[in-house]
Amino acid sequence: MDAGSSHTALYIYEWPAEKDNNTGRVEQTHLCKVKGPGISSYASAPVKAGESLRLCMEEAKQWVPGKRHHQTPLYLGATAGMRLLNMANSSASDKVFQAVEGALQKFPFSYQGAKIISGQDEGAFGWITVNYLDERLKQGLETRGALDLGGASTQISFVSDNYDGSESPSNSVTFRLYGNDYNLYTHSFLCYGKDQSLRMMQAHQSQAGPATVLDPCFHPGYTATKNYSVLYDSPCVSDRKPKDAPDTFTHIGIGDFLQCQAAVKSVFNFTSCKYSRCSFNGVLQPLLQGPYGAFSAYYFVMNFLNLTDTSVPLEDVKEKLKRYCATNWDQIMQQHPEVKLKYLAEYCFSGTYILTLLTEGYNFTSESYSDIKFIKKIKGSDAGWTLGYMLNLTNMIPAEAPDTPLLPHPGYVSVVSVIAVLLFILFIVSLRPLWPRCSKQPQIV
Ligand SMILES: O=c1[nH]cnc2c1ncn2[C@@H]1O[C@H](COP(=O)(O)OP(=O)(O)O)[C@@H](O)[C@H]1O
Repeated sequence: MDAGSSHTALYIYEWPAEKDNNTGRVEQTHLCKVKGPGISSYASAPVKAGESLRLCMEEAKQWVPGKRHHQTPLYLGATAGMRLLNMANSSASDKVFQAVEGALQKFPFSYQGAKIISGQDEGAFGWITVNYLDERLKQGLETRGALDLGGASTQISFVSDNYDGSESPSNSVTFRLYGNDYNLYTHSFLCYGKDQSLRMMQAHQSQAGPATVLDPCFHPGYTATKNYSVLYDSPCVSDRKPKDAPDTFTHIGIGDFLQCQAAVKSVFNFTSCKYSRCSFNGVLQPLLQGPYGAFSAYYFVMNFLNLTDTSVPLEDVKEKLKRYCATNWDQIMQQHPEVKLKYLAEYCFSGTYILTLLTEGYNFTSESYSDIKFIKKIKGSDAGWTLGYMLNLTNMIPAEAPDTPLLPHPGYVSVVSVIAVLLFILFIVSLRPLWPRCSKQPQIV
């Protein structure tokens, strides 16, 4: 179960894995999203959060055959949303865990405990998931980097010939999987998920505490009254709360992509780097290498904006986004009556943030942008850290390559058949002296 900042989701993987005989892969059989704002809302709305969690677990009971309930392990992994709650108010986060554990233990599964996973693990497990589902690990092929964008944090993980872990060892994770050694570079940027980065940008725009904030990342015609205390209620921005601000401010959209890009850039710090090269905030990043899969909010946002095709030149992508941001808010609402208003209002910001993070933050260029593939699922399973986490906890990926027969089974069958035919011919030939003589002699002309 993934308990991030904005969503809590229950993933069910087949266990004990009756794996596909051909691929040996573990499949995700079901995903249940807990309705509402995720388990961190246990702190503010325990009854509502408890009820939606219970409904999701009831669904899990239906999916897992009854005779397997007791042997099915259940893990709860929490990510950046809970990391932030823990930083802001550790007793609130302890209470959330107690309440969730109490609720989960009422179910017949084998509950294995709850944990806030580290940003490094979140990045590494996302990378394992992508490469496991692609079967790149088993076959020892070139791996694919993983780009994950959540609500509260974002992760970048890849293998690079330029990185052996000696420079900034805290970014290194090593694995031995299927007989191959991997030295993975990974970094998780807390506060750089799309919700927290929006707060950081708005905090930058409103640091003087004005009553009106003109925002280039929201559509022209958009207007809303917002609360300063809500905006600054996160460790990502709390130290910047303006002293003499009124309670509320009027948030007004002006829909200007170029200004929005400049405002988004203000959340990154490019001033110092003590390593050979950095992404931002003084964090080492080796040279980008190989193909990348970008998932979670990368996909939600780029898919909505119809911008998942990375063979389209980056300049054209920006031009499209520029036009989208400049579109009037009334028109946007009319065109998308089915989309949640909060998401709809933020797509201009989110798209601009994604392009800025990729190009200015991680240094993707017009050429290497096409190495990125925006993905939601791989072969039916969600791209994300949960599958990698489960595979790790249940020791499902062997360190060594399994002992493979010299020939796969069908190969044996054909070799055995050929030998049998040869033996049979040899046997017939050895009986030659006993063959009846031919009555008709060949005629020599
Ligand atoms: O359909 C969508 N459109 C736009 N954003 C979405 C959609 N579904 C989820 N999100 C947002 O994407 C981000 C990542 O979602 P995820 O479910 O991975 O949350 P988490 O990493 O915060 O737990 C969150 O900010 C969430 O609000």
